[in-house]
Amino acid sequence: MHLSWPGGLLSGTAQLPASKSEANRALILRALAGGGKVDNLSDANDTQLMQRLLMEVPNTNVLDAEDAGTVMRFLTAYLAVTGWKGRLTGTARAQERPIAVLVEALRQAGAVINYLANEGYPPLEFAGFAAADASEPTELSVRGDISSQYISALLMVGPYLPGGLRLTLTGPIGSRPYIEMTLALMRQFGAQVSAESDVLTVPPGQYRPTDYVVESDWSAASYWYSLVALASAGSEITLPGLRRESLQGDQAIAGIMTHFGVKTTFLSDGVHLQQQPPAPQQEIPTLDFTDCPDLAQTVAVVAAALTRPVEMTGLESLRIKETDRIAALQMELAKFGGDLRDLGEGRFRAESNGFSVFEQSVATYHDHRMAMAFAPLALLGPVHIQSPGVVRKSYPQYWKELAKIGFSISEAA
Ligand SMILES: O=C(O)C1=C[C@@H](OP(=O)(O)O)[C@@H](O)[C@H](O)C1
Ligand SMILES: C=C(OP(=O)(O)O)C(=O)O
Repeated sequence: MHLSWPGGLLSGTAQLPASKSEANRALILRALAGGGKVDNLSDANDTQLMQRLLMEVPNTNVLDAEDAGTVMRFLTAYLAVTGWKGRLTGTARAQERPIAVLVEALRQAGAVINYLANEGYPPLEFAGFAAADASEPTELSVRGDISSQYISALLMVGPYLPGGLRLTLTGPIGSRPYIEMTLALMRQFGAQVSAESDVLTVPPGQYRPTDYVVESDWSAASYWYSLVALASAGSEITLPGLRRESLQGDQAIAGIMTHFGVKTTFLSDGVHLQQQPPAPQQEIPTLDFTDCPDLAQTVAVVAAALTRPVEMTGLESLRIKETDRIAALQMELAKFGGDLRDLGEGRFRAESNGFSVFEQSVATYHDHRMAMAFAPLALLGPVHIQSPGVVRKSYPQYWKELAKIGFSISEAA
């Protein structure tokens, strides 16, 4: 896909998809509750897929979670405790994304789950659930440094485990706001979860059918922040559907983007972004992405493009997402004169020495966020985005929204 910008101020309103993280939790909780209405579901594949697979569960013994991490992990816990029998698989990449921590915990709780290919990775075979003594809570302990999705998955099925769940989180915890989001939704669906430092207790019980309205997606909003950061002074964008009181940790983008001159104003429904050229950079800030890993690509690209370097920490989980995002960023930034330099000990510096955009072709590695994070560079010069269809995972309307705001988009190679 060829993308270019005719010049001038960026201005207008852009529609965001709804959050797939909120939606996929609400869909699991609704399935367990046996009722309730989830409103504002997006047309993104991760959400549509979760909805479809949950409907198929009673009538099939083969499910394909494709490349959706939340679907693979949340469904694994759901299928285990509901005693489903069958196989859960995913794309080639999904079969490289680890799931052992979750499977091991579910086995301890009584689930019979086997690995069908490589030990520790999907595809999985589910062969029933052997309920243990329900007089005591199921005690599990999981590490929190690989994926928070394991923890969210276990918490959501907690009320349905024999005696409920007492879950101890060990070691450093990544993506913590996603765990908080899980707890908040569980409470809305009637669970009495308690948290005492890193021990989470979920009493046995049933969720109650609840109506839930999904907020727009802050991770998707981050690409509009990039666009405003890279646009000429005075540019502005309105994004309806975002709330100040958000459950999404990726709201952190509002603070991060002040480094790049984007001012956020909260409206009664949504946000207004304005470009205000920042003062010259005095020192290199360090930004920690432990809580918001999905923002890392957005920020690395903007920092390199504006030659306003940032040091980035908390990127460990990027290597096991839709692709190895560190390697992918390094390869693609290099095409423009940028880098994500490995400084050792978990520190990286997003930087450039003369960033230039002219007809480079960006590879996207089956990763929606590679496509969405690099596309805003079209404000600086024409670019090609390879396999633009990858955005269907979380933001299928992205290209249409860019066209609406004035980008020229053609399918030409
Ligand atoms: O729980 C969730 O909805 C998510 C958690 C995060 O994953 P990790 O916990 O694996 O970092 C995030 O990257 C993913 O896009 C969505
Ligand atoms: C990591 C992501 O997704 P998931 O883990 O749900 O596949 C993402 O959307 O950036």
